[in-house]
Amino acid sequence: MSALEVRGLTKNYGEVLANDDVTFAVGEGEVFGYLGPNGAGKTTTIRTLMGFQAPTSGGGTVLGHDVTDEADLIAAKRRIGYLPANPAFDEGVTGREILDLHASIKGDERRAELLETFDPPVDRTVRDYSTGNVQKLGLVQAFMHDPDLVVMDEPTSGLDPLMQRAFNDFVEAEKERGLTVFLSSHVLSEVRRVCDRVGIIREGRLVTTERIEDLLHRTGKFVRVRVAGDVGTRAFDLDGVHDVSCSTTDGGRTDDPAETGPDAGESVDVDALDGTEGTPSDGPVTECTFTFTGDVNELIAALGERRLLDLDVEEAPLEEVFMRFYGGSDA
Ligand SMILES: Nc1ncnc2c1ncn2[C@@H]1O[C@H](COP(=O)(O)OP(=O)(O)OP(=O)(O)O)[C@@H](O)[C@H]1O
Repeated sequence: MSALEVRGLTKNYGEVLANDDVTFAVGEGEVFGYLGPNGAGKTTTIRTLMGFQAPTSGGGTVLGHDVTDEADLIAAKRRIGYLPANPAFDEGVTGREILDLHASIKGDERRAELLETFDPPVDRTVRDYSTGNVQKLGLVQAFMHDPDLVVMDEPTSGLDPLMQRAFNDFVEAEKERGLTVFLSSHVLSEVRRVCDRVGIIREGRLVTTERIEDLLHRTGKFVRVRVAGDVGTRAFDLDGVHDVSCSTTDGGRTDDPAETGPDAGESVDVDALDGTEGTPSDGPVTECTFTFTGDVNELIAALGERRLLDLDVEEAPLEEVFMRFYGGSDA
């Protein structure tokens, strides 16, 4: 049985078709990222799954319970954790009181451990909370009754980078424990570490669902290289090179950065260098960036022909894949 299922979900707000025949399923123990830009329809799906709004047609299940059947859903919710987008708590009470109330309804087996991880200032009134602290309180609340399924709408929104890392570590550990997690994001790089699979939604329609490693494989590597000499634009004329951008500096002069195809220019003139390992005397230096989806051995061979001053090779930002889905790049 899937932990969560969406079947032909359509939500028409009148002017806007926010979900258009959306269908996907999340398996037990899976961490699934629901990705899309602002206004794509993520919150609409999530709110429907949590029973806060009725679909125009279609529907779904959470932990096997029909999301359009209020009574059925109440039973399921005891075993579900939920973090809404921009959680809003009663401003006049303390974080501790909010958690106490939640505990009285659903339980709080894991409260102490979660407070240690996320550390919201529970003795302050919520009115005095920063946005990030509200989010941290929301995370404690979502997990503290030790649910089987957690649904989160942009969970890292408002968290600083350290807390985002703590969140990722936490979700990875939860995955090990077998928890099922469904989370939305519009920042793909945030979900790459924790998600097994992602579904990408655009203008209400599900574009694709795929394993994150397949997505990463297609995305390739992001390469930034500094090369001695004015290498022109043919330096990286290889299959699998996309979006090449090079600029050359020469004694303080910077040529206009060129967005180029791999088909013009000249090779590096290593004789123009002074022989110092990897460092030109005062000759030109070219910096190129590109995305590489080809054979990494060919890339290394091409790099080996140059005198490199610096090299970064990293996982290409998933934003680039995202751009491809959204027509932002033909790469
Ligand atoms: N109650 C509503 N009435 C009318 N239109 C709505 C309503 N809620 C959402 N919409 C519209 O439906 C579309 C999808 O909104 P939704 O909030 O589901 O997107 P989202 O992907 O969650 O966006 P974000 O990342 O900005 O939170 C948007 O065009 C939005 O303006």
